[in-house]
Amino acid sequence: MKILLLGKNGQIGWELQRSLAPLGEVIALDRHSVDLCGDLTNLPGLARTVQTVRPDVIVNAAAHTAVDRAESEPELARTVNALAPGVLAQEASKLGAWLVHYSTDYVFDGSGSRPWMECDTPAPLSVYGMTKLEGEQLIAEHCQRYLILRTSWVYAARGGNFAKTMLRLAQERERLTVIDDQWGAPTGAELLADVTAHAIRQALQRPQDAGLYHLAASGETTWNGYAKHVIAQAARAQTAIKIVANDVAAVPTSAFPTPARRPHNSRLDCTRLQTTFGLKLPPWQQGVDRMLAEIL
Ligand SMILES: NC(=O)C1=CN([C@@H]2O[C@H](COP(=O)(O)OP(=O)(O)OC[C@H]3O[C@@H](n4cnc5c(N)ncnc54)[C@H](OP(=O)(O)O)[C@@H]3O)[C@@H](O)[C@H]2O)C=CC1
Ligand SMILES: Cc1cn([C@H]2C[C@H](O)[C@@H](COP(=O)(O)OP(=O)(O)O[C@H]3O[C@@H](C)C(=O)[C@@H](O)[C@H]3O)O2)c(=O)[nH]c1=O
Ligand SMILES: [Mg+2]
Repeated sequence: MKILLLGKNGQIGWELQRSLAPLGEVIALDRHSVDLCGDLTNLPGLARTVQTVRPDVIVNAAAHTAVDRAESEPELARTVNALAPGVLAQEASKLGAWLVHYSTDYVFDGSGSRPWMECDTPAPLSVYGMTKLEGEQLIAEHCQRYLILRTSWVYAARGGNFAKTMLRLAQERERLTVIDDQWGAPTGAELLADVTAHAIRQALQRPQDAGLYHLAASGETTWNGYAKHVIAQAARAQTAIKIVANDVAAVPTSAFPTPARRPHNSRLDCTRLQTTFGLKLPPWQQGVDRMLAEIL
């Protein structure tokens, strides 16, 4: 089996290089790849890559993930997050290949407090969320054999993420201010990559399992609760930081203005994925602690 992986150096892409390896030959590209185009802004180049490689499965881990910056570069965000996945879907369909893609909790408006289900209506608040939603829609329109995995608050030992930002700020400042009214679940790239490999194996045997799935670690917290957890673990590991968990002040979203609006409720109901693929998603703290043990 041949797998084409795009975005190989992102948080999830890096872990996919490991988790997909036992499934077959993995052709892993990033935007700088030379022999084959892996640049999602080059739509004809991307189509040619798929036509040349003729993969059985395409896994797209590339995206424009700079949520605030996307507000000021909506066209670039739309090309990478929506039009490129649309092209991948068209090319996958011509080959009868599978397309695996990631989406986000930011497709929802964050109203209420009930975990979002796949059948709930998205209503993004940001350019990032809007372009990710359009990507989902173009995939569903252009191919049948797809897995779209909507996840939240991704972190990894390798790459940039909120936990690492908190550790850096804790070395520089005496006090952190982190909002406590946006709820969700931090989800590890390792877990996402492992579940992806499992889901691909099953879906190849059971095409009826194609579709949209929510995939996040279990439990819930706020960005503030997440930050406190990271700081407490860092203190326990005797990392040189200037603060303790109690120095992470809780503020409402209104006290931390950002260019992009973010949902208050990012909880994802992952029942459908767990039932369909026979999986049990671990508590969010488990993967965070593992990542911290690796980097601290
Ligand atoms: N991070 C998160 O919190 C969440 C992420 N997701 C989704 O998961 C997926 C993977 O995210 P994650 O691994 O965290 O993201 P990262 O930001 O770690 O990785 C994204 C990768 O995409 C690459 N990329 C950006 N633009 C292009 C382009 N034009 N051509 C080729 N590659 C490009 C980046 O390359 P470079 O480094 O060169 O810019 C980077 O390697 C995305 O679909 C994202 O929307 C969903 C929910 C939460
Ligand atoms: C750095 C910082 C952030 N915050 C807030 C801002 C924001 O609401 C929240 C998270 O900030 P970040 O910018 O790190 O996170 P953000 O880039 O919004 O993270 C999102 O990325 C995209 C790609 C996704 O798909 C989402 O699931 C989500 O993970 O924390 C504070 O309150 N204090 C701080 O010091
Ligand atoms: Mg960010």
